Amino acid sequence: MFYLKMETESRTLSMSCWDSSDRKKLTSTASNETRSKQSSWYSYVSHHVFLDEQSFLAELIEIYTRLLQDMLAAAMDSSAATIDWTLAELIRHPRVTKKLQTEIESVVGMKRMVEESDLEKLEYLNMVTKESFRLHPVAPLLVPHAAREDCTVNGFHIPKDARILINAWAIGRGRRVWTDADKFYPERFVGTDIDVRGQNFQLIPFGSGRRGCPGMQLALTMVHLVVAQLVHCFDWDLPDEMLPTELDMAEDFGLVCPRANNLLAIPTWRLDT
Ligand code: HEM
Repeated sequence: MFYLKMETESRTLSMSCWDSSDRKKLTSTASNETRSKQSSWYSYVSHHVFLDEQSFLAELIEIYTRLLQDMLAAAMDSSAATIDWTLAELIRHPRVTKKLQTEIESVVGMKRMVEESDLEKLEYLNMVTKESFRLHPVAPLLVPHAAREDCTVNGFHIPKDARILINAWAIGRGRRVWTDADKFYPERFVGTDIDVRGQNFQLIPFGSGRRGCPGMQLALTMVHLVVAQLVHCFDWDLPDEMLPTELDMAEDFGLVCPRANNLLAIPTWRLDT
């Protein structure tokens, strides 16, 4: 077993490999003068025999690139698709948009844009995004998991190594759990403490438990802030006199579930400044 240590200082990035038993440094990609301000440890089980330092370093760089690619892919497409779906639902439901604009105006006014510090005061915004996550979880089957040992859940036997897909999309629309399940109705959350953070299994757009989404807090902040700013700064109209009810809501169903077709809408500035 090796450990990878990644260190950053301003724009210098270094990776080093340490032996797991005595944490002895085996090799490093950056010069010794790099003093680390931040560092993190990643365990890495290696089955490779590294013949020379160069091939070892090539392997390290590939792993690091894959880690960064995974983080970027997991972060950007999911948040963008959620914002896209939320805006589409708001355009389809002018009553909800008006109510949300009124809430934001009462907290922020019309002379400045919404800031991160305003978000905790925007309760209806929170309900709107929950409702959007319920109907449009961008990872409809979460990420495939596997059972490490035989177990029984709710009377169902799950054998060791079984591949498990959790259908968050179907759970969010389950008729036994949700009244008028297909309707976009944020008020359903009034007086409930149902949240998207993995504690309430009827709403799990970020998964739950140890392998739940580690970027959830960042994602929630981004989604709330961007949706609030889009709705506060602009009124949104559909092109060609299309009615809100005619807006196409087809899904591109796959491992992620974005809109099948681009959302086309016309913004009109509405702030005083
Ligand atoms: C609206 C935005 C997002 C949604 C809906 C979302 C949803 C999810 C879901 C459902 C999973 C799988 C959880 C499971 O299978 O139990 C996941 C995993 C993951 N997410 Fe997110 N995510 C979002 C944003 C982000 C952001 C902003 C980041 C990083 C900054 C991120 C990083 C990750 C990573 C690294 C994993 C894999 C975790 C693991 O395998 O242990 N996600 N996400």
